[in-house]
Amino acid sequence: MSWNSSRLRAKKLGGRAPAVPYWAPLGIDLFAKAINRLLKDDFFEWTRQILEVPGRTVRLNTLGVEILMTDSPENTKAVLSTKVSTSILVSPAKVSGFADALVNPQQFADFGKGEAFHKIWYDLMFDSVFATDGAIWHDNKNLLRDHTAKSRTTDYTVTERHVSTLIRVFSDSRPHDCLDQMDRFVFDVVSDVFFGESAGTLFTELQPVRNAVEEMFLWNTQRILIGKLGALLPRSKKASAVLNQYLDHVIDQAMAPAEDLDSDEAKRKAKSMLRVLVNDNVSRKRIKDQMMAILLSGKDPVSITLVWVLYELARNPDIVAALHAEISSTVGFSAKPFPAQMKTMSLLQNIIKETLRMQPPVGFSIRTAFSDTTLPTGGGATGKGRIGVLKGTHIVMSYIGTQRCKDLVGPTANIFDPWRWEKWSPPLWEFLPFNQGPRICLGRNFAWMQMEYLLYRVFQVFSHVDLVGEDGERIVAREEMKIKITLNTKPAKPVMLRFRKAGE
Ligand code: HEM
Repeated sequence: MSWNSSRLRAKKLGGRAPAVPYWAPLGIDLFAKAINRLLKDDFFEWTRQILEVPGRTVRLNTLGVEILMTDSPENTKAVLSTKVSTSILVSPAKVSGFADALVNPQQFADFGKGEAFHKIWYDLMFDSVFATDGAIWHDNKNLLRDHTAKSRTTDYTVTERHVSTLIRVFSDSRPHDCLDQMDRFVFDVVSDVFFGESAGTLFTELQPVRNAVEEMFLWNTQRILIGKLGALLPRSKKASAVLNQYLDHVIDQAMAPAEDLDSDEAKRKAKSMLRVLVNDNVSRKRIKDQMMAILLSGKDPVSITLVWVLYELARNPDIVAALHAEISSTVGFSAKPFPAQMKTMSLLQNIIKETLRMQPPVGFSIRTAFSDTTLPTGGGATGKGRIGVLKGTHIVMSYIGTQRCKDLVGPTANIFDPWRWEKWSPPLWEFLPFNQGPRICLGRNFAWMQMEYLLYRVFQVFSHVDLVGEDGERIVAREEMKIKITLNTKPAKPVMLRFRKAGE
C-alpha cells in the first residue's frame, strides 16, 4: 500500500492529529529523542509538553510506524470501551459471525494488544491475559476471574503473616530500599495466596526469580520501542529459563499429594488458584499462563503504589500525623483491623486514591488498531474533529497525563493532596489507575485490600517515616522524584526509608 493511498484512506475516515516535528528520514531523530528521554527518566515530562495541543492528541512518525499519543479522556474511552467496528455498523449482514458479535462484542473491538506486543513479551507474559486478544484473552479471563475478583478471609491471614515479617525488617532503625522490600512482600503474599506456597523472598538475599523478571522487563521495554522489529531481537534466554524452572517447581509441588488434609492451612492451600487449576486438569501450559498473569499483575503495581505512598508520606509528616490520629480513633494501636473498619478510614482511603492519581503504576497503556477506525477528538486545526486511524497504528494512552491534567483536575493537579477527595470525584474516564472497560484490572479489590492493610499495620507500629540519603542522613528537601518508565511507572531512584516508633 503506497503512502499516498494510505493518506487517502485516513482522510476518508477523519482528520489528522498534529505531528510532532522531525527532520531525519524515517523520524530517526524523533525515535532517538524518545529513547533519550526514557533513559534520562523524563519521558513523562516530554509527553506532557508535546500533548499541550488542542485535542490533547499527537502523531509521532518513527521508523515507519505511526503512533498516536493521547491523554484525552474521550479518546481513551473510545479505545478501551467496547466499540463495535465501523464495518459492522455499516453492513452487519455481510459480517460472518455477527450473531456472536452481539453476544460478545469485545471480539469485534477495533483496538487490542496486537501480535507484535504478544511476540515481544511472550517470554514473560506467555499466552496470558495480558498479551492476548479475542478468544484466548476471554478464556484466560474466565480462568482467573473467580480467583482474583474478591478477597477471602484467609487472604487477610496470609497478608498479616507477611506484614509481620516486613514490620520486623523495618524495626531495625536502619534505612531500607523500600521498593525492594515492598516487591518482596507483595511477591510473598501473591505466591502464598494464589499458588498456595510463599516464595519466601523476605527471608533471603538470593532473588533469582525477581532478578529474572526485572531483566526481561528492561530488555523487552527496549524491544517494544522499535515496534515489529523488536520481535527479531534475541530473547533473554537465561532469565526465561530461571522463570520457567520456578513455575515448574511450584506446579510440581502443587501436584504432589498433600500430607495433612485436615488443617486449616491445608484447606486454604487446596482452594488456591494453582491447586484448583491442577485439580481441574488444566494443562501445564495454560496453568503457567495464569501464574504469569498473577505474578506480573499482582506484584509490581501493588509494590510500586506502596512505595509511592510511603515516599509521599515521608515528605509530608503532617499527613502521617493525621493518619495516626485516624488509626487511634478507629481500631487503636494494638488490635488487628477488620476489613469494614479500614473502609471507614477516609484519610487512609484517600491517601491510596491520591497516590494512584499522581503516580499510577501503569502510567501508559498501548493498543494497536486492528482495522481502519477513528478516534473521536484531536483532528484538524481546532483539535475538535475526528481522527482517522489506519489499521496497524499504535495508540499510546497516557493515564498519568490525564490524571495530572490541570484542565481536568484544577491548578493543584501536581500537588499530592489526599484531602482533595473529600470534595472532588473525577468522572469515570478521568481516573484510570485500574483501566476501564472490558480489560479493567481483575485484581483491583485484592490489591486494595493488600495496600490498605499494609499501610494500616505499618502506621499502627511506626509513627514516623524518614526519607534518607545514601549516607543515612535524613533528607528534608522536597525534590520531586523522577519517574522511570518500563512497562510500569516507578521511582527512578531507590526510595530509602527509615521507620521510627513514637519517642525514637
Ligand atoms: C495497585 C495495584 C494495581 C493496579 C494499579 C493495576 C492496574 C491494572 C491496569 C491499568 C490494567 C490494564 C492493563 C492494560 O490493559 O494494559 C490491569 C490489568 C489486570 N490486572 Fe491489575 N492492577 C493492580 C493490581 C492487580 C492485582 C493484585 C492483580 C491480581 C492478583 C491484578 C490482575 C490484573 C489482571 C489479570 C489484568 C488483566 C485484565 C485484562 O487484560 O483483561 N492487578 N491492572
